[in-house]
Parts: sequence; C-alpha cells; structure tokens
Amino acid sequence: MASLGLFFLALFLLAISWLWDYIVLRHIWRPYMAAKKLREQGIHGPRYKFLQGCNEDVKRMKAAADGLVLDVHDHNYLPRVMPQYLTWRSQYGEPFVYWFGAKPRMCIFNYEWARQILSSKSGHFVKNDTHPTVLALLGKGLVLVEGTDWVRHRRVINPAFTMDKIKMMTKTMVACAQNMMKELEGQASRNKNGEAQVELTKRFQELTADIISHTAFGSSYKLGIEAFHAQRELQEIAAKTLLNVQIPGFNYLPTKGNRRKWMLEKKLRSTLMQIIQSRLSSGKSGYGNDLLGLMLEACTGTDQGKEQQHQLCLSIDEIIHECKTFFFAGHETTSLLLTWTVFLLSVYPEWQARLRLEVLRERGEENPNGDSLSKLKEMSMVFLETLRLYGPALFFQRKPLTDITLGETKIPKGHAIIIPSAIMHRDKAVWGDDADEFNPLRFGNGVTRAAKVPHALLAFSIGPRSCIGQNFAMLEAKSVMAMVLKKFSFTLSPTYVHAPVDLLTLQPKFGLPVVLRPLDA
Ligand code: HEM
Repeated sequence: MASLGLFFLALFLLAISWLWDYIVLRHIWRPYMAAKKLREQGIHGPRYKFLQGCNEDVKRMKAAADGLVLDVHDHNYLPRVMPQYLTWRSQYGEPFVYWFGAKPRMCIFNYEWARQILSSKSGHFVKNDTHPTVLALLGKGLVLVEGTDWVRHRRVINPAFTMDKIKMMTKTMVACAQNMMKELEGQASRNKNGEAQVELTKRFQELTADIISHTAFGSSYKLGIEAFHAQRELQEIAAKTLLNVQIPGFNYLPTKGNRRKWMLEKKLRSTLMQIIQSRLSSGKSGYGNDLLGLMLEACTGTDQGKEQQHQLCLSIDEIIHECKTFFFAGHETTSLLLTWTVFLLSVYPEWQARLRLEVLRERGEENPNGDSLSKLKEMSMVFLETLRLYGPALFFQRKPLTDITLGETKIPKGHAIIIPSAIMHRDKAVWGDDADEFNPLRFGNGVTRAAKVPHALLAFSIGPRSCIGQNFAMLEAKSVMAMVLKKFSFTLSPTYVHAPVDLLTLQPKFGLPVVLRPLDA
C-alpha cells in the first residue's frame, strides 16, 4: 500500500515538474521574458498567445488572402502568400518579432544582415528546428545536417556536381525531355485542331523526378516514381499541419493522419533501400559515377587511408537520408522553375520568341548538348528573373548558437531568424523602381550586377550553405526548355487562374494549364 502511495506521489511530482517546465517555463515565462528583452531594444511585434503563438493569426490572414486572384501581369503575389509579414512590417517596422508556437522568430529584411548570416563560416548560425513531417519528407541529409557532419557529407557529394560531370548528364536530361515531348506531340496530333491543352506543373514534376532518378540514382523510373509519390503526399501533409499547435507526444499517437504519415515514411524508406540494394548487388566493379555510386563508393571503398576514409564515409542510413534529400531538393525546385518560366513566357510572348530564336541559333534542329546549353545567355537571364520573382523558396531560417549582434541589434541565441527572400527580391531600393516587373535584361551583365547589392539574388542562397545543385538545375531547366521551345509555341489556357500559393514551395494553386501548338504542324 505504501509503495503504491509512493508511486502515485512520484507520478504526481513528475506531472507537476512537467507542467512547470512545459506550461509555465516554456509557454509563459520564456516568451514573456524574450518579448520584454526585445522590446527594450525597440523590437516589437504581434502579441504572443498561449501555446499557439501567432500561428492561428497567420492561418487567419492566409485564409482571408486566399480568395485574391491576380492579373497575369501582376507579379506581386506577396499579399496572397505572405500577408502576415507585410502586415506586421507595416505595424511594427523592421525587424519585428513574432511567435511560432512559443518560439520567437525575428524577421529581418536587411540585405547586409542577410549576407552576414548566410555567408558566415563561423558555425554560429545553424538551420532552424525542423518540423517532424518536413524532416520525414526531406531526410536529415545535406540540407539539414550541421557542423562536422555537414563538412563530411558535402565532401562526399561535391565531386558529383563538378561542371564536367553535370555536362555529361545532359544527354540523360535531354532524353527524358524528349520522351515527354513525344507524349505531348502525340496528344496534340490526336486533337482535331492539332493543339494540346496540358497541365504542365504535374508534367514537369514527373519529368524532373525522372531526370533526378536517372542522373543521381540510376534507378528505374518505376521505382523512382514510387518514392516521388510518397514524398509528394508527405509534402501535402507537411504544408497542411505546419502551423498546428505541437502537443508533445502527439506524433506518436496512432491517429489516422499519423498512421498515413508513418506508412508513407516506411514506403519512402523501403523504396530508396530497394534502389540502394540493387546498386550494391550490381557493384562488382565499382558502383558508378553518379551521386549514389559516389556515396556508396565512399561508404565501402578500401583504397583510402583509414583516417581519410573516416572523413569521407557515409553510413547506409545517412545515404538513405541523402537520397530523400536529393530526390526532393533535386526535382521539386527545378520543376517549379520550369513551371513559372513557362507561365512568364506565355505572358510575355516576345521573350518566348527571343528564346526560341536563341535556341535555334545555337543548335538548329539538333538536340541540345552541354556546350550549346551553356551558351544560352538570354535563357539564363530569363531563369534568373523567374527565380527572382517566383523562386521556389520564399524565405530562409537560421538560428544563432550564441548571442549575436547585427548592426545595433542584439539577437539572443536560439531566436530563429527569418530572411524573407521573396519580399527582399522586390525591394525597390535594391532592385530599382521596376522591381515588381518582369525584366530579364537586368541580368544582362551577370547576376552580381543586376542590383545595387552584389548578392541580391538569394534564390539559391549564398555562402557555404548555398545550393549545391544550382548548376545542375540550370542545365536541366535549359535542356527541357530548349526542347519545349523547339517543338511548341504556347499560351496560357483560358482556364488558368493566377493564384500562387505557399505549399512549402511557391506553386500555382490551380496548376498551369497551357495550350501547346506544335511548330512543325
Ligand atoms: C531551381 C532549382 C533550385 C533552387 C531554387 C534551389 C534552392 C536552394 C536553396 C535556396 C538552398 C539553401 C537552403 C537554405 O539555406 O536553407 C538550397 C540548398 C540545397 N540544394 Fe538546391 N535548389 C535548386 C535545385 C537543386 C537541385 C537540382 C539539387 C540537387 C540535385 C539541389 C540540392 C540542394 C542541396 C543538397 C542543398 C543543401 C546544400 C548545403 O546545405 O550544403 N538543389 N537549394
């Protein structure tokens, strides 16, 4: 009896200590003190609300803005997509602080501060805490690892992204694009008017999944596409649940949503494991020159010294995480670059004609290759302008590991910093009065001279954590766009609705229906 009493007393004390830590300290005292300290520095923001922070306000503002539909010439979708940042900036100035649950987030708009944070090599800034579903989707690969692990992963992966290697992959990229063109031509020829009405967002997603599957993992399309579908659904779940209050332990409850998420995670892992296993069993004379081959070689190679091998070694579990990372990072972003470029070239047919001419001038009727694609300067300009206006990533997050000072402002350790690149890309003081307009000519003298600040384009980020796949993405997008421009002219379908939406990446809410007209018809 006495021991039962002791047990309940211990349980009671445990509950009290949990309540004290979780409710009082974490959700009342710390937010109160953090807000007070920031106020003393003149940094204000929306009021913290118990447990939810500002998450419900964000949901409300986004829901209210969701009905806004833009004219196709209007590229300022920020009031639709990021209404909270615009509202709070106008109410509280720059920077301001808001609350993601109980966690403070400082939103900065200053290019010099962004440069200092993103270019820092000191290791003082790390990626912010990742939502569990985003982690399941993206894997703890290169995008999310930190410190010496990041150095090790990046060393293993860097050799797969040299320009020579990427140029060699052009053939595969063009072949995948060619298959898609054939399908589209077939679709057009079956219609009486010889045109095809196609929703391109989905087509580009499938195409870029096919390309990454072939170039990075050498896997069969069928297996790759299974991983792709599981990741897509995880992304939808993440986008829907990101702003929900996170109750400790909730992720372990067998709710319908959690069970679906676990099933998808399992499916993704087992599919990637299958791709890896089939490569391992075929690797009698090396594992191949692509990304997966390089990772497996590093993991199992025996011709290096022990010390060097340790620095260049990834475990099978780490390789699975990297596969998730590359599968997601490697196709989602590029498919969106293609989607938004087709949108803009439909709205500005003079640029569509200009790029078609450039493609035909460089290569005539022949399929593009690595060298000819590198010469497509105007196409590069159009991609850069597309990334400025419709970059897939809307903002970056970093978290300082120690107290830091930016200008006169002190940012305490652990306070997340939000760098809203989509808003900064429209800063008229930096980009000029036409910042809201589509003007690829601003990139005529190269990316560093396009604005008043050398590294104003943040689409691939800057500094040591900038995108490892940017050359790959540009060459891939060029391969596909060159093929599309050679085969078709295109216009927006009358059913297109211009309503960009934030689903972790910037996407057209209702897809991109276009009308394709074969050029040789
Ligand atoms: C238009 C296409 C792309 C865009 C706009 C883009 C954008 C970005 C951005 C903004 C970051 C930095 C994220 C941060 O700092 O939080 C990043 C990192 C990364 N990207 Fe991309 N990306 C693209 C294509 C690709 C491709 C094709 C791959 C792989 C094949 C890739 C792989 C990665 C990886 C692994 C990182 C993490 C790098 C590191 O932290 O060392 N990306 N990307």
